[in-house]
Amino acid sequence: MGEAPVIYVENLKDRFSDGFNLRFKGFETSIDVGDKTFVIGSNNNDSISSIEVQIYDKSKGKWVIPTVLGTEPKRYEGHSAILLNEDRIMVITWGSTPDDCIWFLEVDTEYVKQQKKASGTEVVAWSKGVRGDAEKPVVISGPSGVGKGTLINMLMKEFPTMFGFSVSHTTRAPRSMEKNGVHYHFTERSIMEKDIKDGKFLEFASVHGNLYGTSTEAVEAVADSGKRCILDIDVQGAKSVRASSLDAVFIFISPPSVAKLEERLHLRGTETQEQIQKRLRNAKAEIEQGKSSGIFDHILCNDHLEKCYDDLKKLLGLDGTTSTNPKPSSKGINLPSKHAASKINNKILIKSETPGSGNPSKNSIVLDVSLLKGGAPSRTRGLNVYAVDPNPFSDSLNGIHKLS
Ligand SMILES: Nc1nc2c(ncn2[C@@H]2O[C@H](COP(=O)(O)OP(=O)(O)O)[C@@H](O)[C@H]2O)c(=O)[nH]1
Ligand SMILES: Nc1ncnc2c1ncn2[C@@H]1O[C@H](COP(=O)(O)OP(=O)(O)O)[C@@H](O)[C@H]1O
Repeated sequence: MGEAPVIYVENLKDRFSDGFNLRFKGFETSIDVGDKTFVIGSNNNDSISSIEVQIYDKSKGKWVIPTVLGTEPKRYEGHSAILLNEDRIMVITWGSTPDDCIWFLEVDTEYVKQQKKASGTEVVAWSKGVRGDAEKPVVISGPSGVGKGTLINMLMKEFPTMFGFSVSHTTRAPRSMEKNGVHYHFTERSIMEKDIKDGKFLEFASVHGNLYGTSTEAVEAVADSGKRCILDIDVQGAKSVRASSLDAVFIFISPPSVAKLEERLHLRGTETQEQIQKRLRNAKAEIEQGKSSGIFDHILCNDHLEKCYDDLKKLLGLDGTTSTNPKPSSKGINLPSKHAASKINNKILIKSETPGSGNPSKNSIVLDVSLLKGGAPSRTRGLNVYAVDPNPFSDSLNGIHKLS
C-alpha cells in the first residue's frame, strides 16, 4: 500500500559527523539509495544559484563528488526530492516556470550504469521531466550524396507544421549556401569535445574526418514544440541512437549503385575530387552496414526521387488519412511556489506550503509517474498530472481529476 513520505530537509552536517565539509550554502535534501546517500544541494545564496550533487558511500565511509551529466535545473528557490524505482530521484523545484519544474537525477539507470562503466567514476545524470508523449523521431541515414537532404527538404516543405529538423553540430566548414544554426551548428572541435564529455550529446561520430553530433537539446526542442523530429545522421550515429533511450523510427536510404552516387556527388559540386573519393570509400562500408546490421526498420532505394519520396511518406503514415496538424506542445505544470511532496505508490502528491493561496488546483497536485519513458541523456516523458479535489478527505488520492 502507501509509502511514507520520502522528503528530507535536515541538518546534514549533524547526520554525517565525519568532518566532511558540505559545499552547499543554501538548501539540501538527501536520499538513500542502497548503501549510498545522495545529497542534492542548491547554492541559492549566490547571485547565480546552482545545483550540486555529493554522494556519501556508507560502505566506504567516504564522500564522492560525481561526474554530473546532462543539462541541470536552472536557478530556483529550493526543491523537494523523492526516490523512484531505486534508480532515479525526482527533483521538484520551487518557484520555477511551469515547463521547468520537474527534473530527474538518474543515479542507477541503464544509461548511468553504462557511463559509470565507461568512465570508471561515480556518475549521475539529469533529465528534464515533460508531460505526455512525443511522436517517435525519424532517423534518416545513408551514404553521402544518396539524397537524404533532398528528401528531408521535400518533407519539411510539404508538411512544415508537422516536422522539425534536428540541427546537428559539426566541425566541418560550412558550404556556401549553409547557414549556422539552420543547416548545422558549426563549431570548434575543442568546444564540441567538452560538450560531449559533459553529456550534452545524444550521439556523435567522426565522419569523413570531421566530428558530427546530435545534441539532446536539438532533438528535444523539436519534440517540445509539438513537431516530429527528423535526424539526418550517419550509420554510426544511428547505431548509437538505437542503443540510447530515444525511441525512433530508423530509415536507411540506399543508392541504386555506387556509380550513380558518384555522379550525384559530382553534380552537387560541393566537395573537391579528393573529398568525393573519401565519401565514396566510406559509402561502400555504410551501404553494407545499413543493409545488414539490423539497425534500420526500413530501407528505401532512392533511384527515382518522386517514387522514393512517395515510399517515404507511406511508411511515415502520410498517405492522406493522417492529420497533418502538429500535436499541441506539452504543457507545463503549475505548481505552488513552495510545497511539500510525498509518494504513494506511483503517485506523487504535491501540497502547497503557502496557506490560503486560493486556487485549489494549485494547492494540491498529483503527478502520476507510472508511465515514464525515456530519460537521460534526453527528456523523461509520460508524466501525467491531476488536480486533487479541494475536499480535505481527498488526500487519499481518491478525488483526483486529470488536468488537461
Ligand atoms: N552521427 C552523426 N552523423 C551526422 C550528423 N549530422 C550529419 N551527419 C552525417 O554526416 C555525413 C556528412 O554530412 P554532410 O557533411 O552534411 O555531407 P552530405 O551528407 O554529403 O550532405 C552524413 O552521412 C550525415 O548524415 C550527426 O549529428 N551525427
Ligand atoms: N533520385 C535522385 N536522382 C538524381 N539525383 C538526385 C536524386 N536524389 C537526390 N539527387 C541529387 O543528388 C545530390 C545529392 O543529394 P543530397 O540530398 O545532397 O544528398 P545527401 O544529403 O544524402 O548527401 C543533389 O544534387 C540532389 O539534387
